[in-house]
Amino acid sequence: MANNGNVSYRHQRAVGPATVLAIGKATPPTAYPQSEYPDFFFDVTNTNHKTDLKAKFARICKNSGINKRYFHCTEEILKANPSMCSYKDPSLDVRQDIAIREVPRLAEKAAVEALAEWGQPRDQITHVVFATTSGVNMPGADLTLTRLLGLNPNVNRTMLYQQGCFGGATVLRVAKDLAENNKGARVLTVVSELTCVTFRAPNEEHLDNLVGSAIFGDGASVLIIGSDPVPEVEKPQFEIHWSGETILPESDGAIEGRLTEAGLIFHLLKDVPGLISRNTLPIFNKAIEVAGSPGWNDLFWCVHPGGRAILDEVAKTLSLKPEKMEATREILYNYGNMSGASVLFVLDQMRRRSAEKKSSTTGEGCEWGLVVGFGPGLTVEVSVLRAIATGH
Ligand SMILES: CC(=O)CC(=O)SCCNC(=O)CCNC(=O)[C@H](O)C(C)(C)COP(=O)(O)OP(=O)(O)OC[C@H]1O[C@@H](n2cnc3c(N)ncnc32)[C@H](O)[C@@H]1OP(=O)(O)O
Repeated sequence: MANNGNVSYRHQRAVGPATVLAIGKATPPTAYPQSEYPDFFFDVTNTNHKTDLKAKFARICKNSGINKRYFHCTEEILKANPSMCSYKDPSLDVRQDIAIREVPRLAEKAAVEALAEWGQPRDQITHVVFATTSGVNMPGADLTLTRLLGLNPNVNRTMLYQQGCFGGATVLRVAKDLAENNKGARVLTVVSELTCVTFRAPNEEHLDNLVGSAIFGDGASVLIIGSDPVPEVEKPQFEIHWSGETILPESDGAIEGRLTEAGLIFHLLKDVPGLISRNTLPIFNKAIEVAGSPGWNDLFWCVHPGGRAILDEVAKTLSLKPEKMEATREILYNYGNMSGASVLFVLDQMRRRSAEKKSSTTGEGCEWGLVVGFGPGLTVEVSVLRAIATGH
C-alpha cells in the first residue's frame, strides 16, 4: 500500500526544474523625468514654501541613479483627491479605490505580453500566484486578474499581500514549488505595484518618506513558469534551481510599512544599505552551493533596485565588476524602485541584454545567476537561476 502511494505521488510531480517560459511587463502610460519631479511633487502637494526640504529632495533625486519613473496618479488624479496630497489626512478609502481597480489592470497589461510570448492557449494556465503591496481586498487582485484574462475559473490561486519589495523573489519561490510538484503546471506569476498607497506630502519629521518619494515608481511584471517545457513549442529562458529567504540579524524596524487611515506609511532606517551589504553573505553562500559555489563575478546578478546606495554597497562588499550590476542599474535608471515588480524587470533586462550582445547564455554568458529581493524584516530572498544556452 505504502509503495503504491509513493508511486502515485511521483507521477504527480514534474521531472525537471521549474523554468521561466515568458516574461511580460507594464507601466502606466505617463513617465515623469526625475529632473522635473521635485517641482511637480512640491507643486501638487502645495509645499513650495518648504524651500530647504525641496532643495534636499532635489539633491536626493539627483543622486538617485534614476532618470524617470511612471505613475498612475497623474496631476489630474491627485488634484481630484486632495487628501492624498496632504501628509497624513485620512485617505485610505480613496487610495484603496484606485488600487483595487488599477493593480489588476496593470497586471493584465503585463500578462497579455507574457501570454503572447508564451504562445499557448490561456486555459493551459493552471495556477496564479499574485503579490502586491498596493491595497488589499477580498476577493483579491488574483481573482480580478483571472476574470480580466478569462482564465479557467478552476485555476488554483495564491494571493500574497504586503510582502513589500521582496515579493518579486517570493513569487519565484512559490511558483517554483508549484511547477515542480504539479506535473504540467503552468503558473502565471504576477507582481503589480502602484504608489497610490504611499504618495503623500513631504514632511521635515519624516525624512525616510522623503527618500521613498524620490525613488518609488509604478510597474507590473508577469512570468509564466513551468517545468518540462514542451520541446519546439515552449522556449525556456532560465531554470530555477534553488530558492530561499532569511531574516537579517539586528534589522528589526529597518524597513517597515503600516497600513493606516492615511494610507501605507513607510519607515526606512538610514542604515538599510549597510545592513543589507553586511549581512547577506551567509544566504548568498548557501544559495550558490547548488551551482558548485562559483566566484561572485562568475555569476549574473539580478538585484532588487531598492536604492542606488544599496547597489553600491552590495557591489563593493562582493567586489563585483561594474558590468555585473548594469542590468539592475538600467532598471533603476528607467523605472525607479517598483517594489516587488522591479527584480523581475531586471530578469527581463538580463535576457534582453544577452540577446542584444549575442551572449552565449541568457545570463550574459554566465551559466548561473542570482535573483535577490529584499524588503521588510529585513528579509532577503534569493533564487539561483541557470541561464539557457543561446547557440551564439
Ligand atoms: C519597500 C520595500 O519593501 C523594499 C525597499 O526597496 S525599501 C527602499 C530601500 N531603499 C533605501 O532604503 C534607500 C537607500 N538609500 C539610497 O539609495 C540613497 O541614500 C539615496 C539614493 C536615496 C540618496 O543618496 P545620496 O543623495 O547620494 O546620499 P545620502 O547621504 O545617502 O542621502 C541624502 C540625504 O538623505 C538622508 N537620508 C537617506 N536615507 C535616509 C533615511 N532612510 N532616513 C532619513 N534620511 C535619510 C541622508 O541623511 C542625507 O541627508 P543630508 O543631505 O541632510 O545629509
